[in-house]
Amino acid sequence: MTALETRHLVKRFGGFTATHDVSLSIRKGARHALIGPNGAGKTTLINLFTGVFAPTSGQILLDGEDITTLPAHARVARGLSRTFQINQLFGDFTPLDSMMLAIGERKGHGRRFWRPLAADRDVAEEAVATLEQFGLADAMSNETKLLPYGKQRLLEIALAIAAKPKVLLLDEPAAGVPEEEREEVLAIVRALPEDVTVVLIEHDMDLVFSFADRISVLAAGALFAEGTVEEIARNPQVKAIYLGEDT
Ligand SMILES: Nc1ncnc2c1ncn2[C@@H]1O[C@H](COP(=O)(O)OP(=O)(O)OP(=O)(O)O)[C@@H](O)[C@H]1O
Repeated sequence: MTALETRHLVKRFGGFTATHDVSLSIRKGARHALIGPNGAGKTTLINLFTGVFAPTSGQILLDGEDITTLPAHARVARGLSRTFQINQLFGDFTPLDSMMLAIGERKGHGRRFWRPLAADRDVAEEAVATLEQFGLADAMSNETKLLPYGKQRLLEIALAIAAKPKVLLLDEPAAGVPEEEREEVLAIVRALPEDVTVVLIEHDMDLVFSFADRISVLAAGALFAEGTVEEIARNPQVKAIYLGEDT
């Protein structure tokens, strides 16, 4: 069963084709990595998945349903969440504030802004439990901007999980994380719930090879190769265009 699929997806910016006839199938529960050299079109593809960009042509299906023309928030409501390469957190909020907002949003409390969120015991309990699961219990009442960077990346992932996604798009979760915090981030990424399909966009080959069960390689906007970790690792053309270049 397919969780996320593209059919002949094309995205042009003026005369430049950033996504070139990409047909991709990501099965339910997969740990699927999307790799490729700089400028290969990974971020563009994520922006097409999430509704930031409308494709020039082609289709996107989530759980077998066509979401190609749905706005971004409707895709989140259908179960597609993402994290960002660059920190998008509210620095002045505490992790607990952010988590309660995220859970409240999922539960449809967002429209009742006049109601004190703290009054909602269910939301608070779930927020604390989720923060604990992501190793953030000790830090939950500090301002987010004061947290170590690795903890901030974990908070981003925790907030995306709070939306209870079917598919989680992880955009370089370990990017910029200092060496001493890296293992904690990787351990949490590896321990993400099994029923959530994870699509990992990553430059770090150690993380890709230790995490993914399937890899798609993009080059110049097109799908260049796809296979298991072993197949991709020994594919000479992939080595030539990508692995040899960056690692
Ligand atoms: N809004 C845009 N307008 C014009 N060109 C764009 C736009 N967004 C991306 N591109 C171009 O599309 C190509 C693919 O970019 P993209 O950011 O998707 O690559 P990437 O694989 O994510 O690269 P990186 O690994 O460096 O983040 C690049 O040549 C980029 O300049």
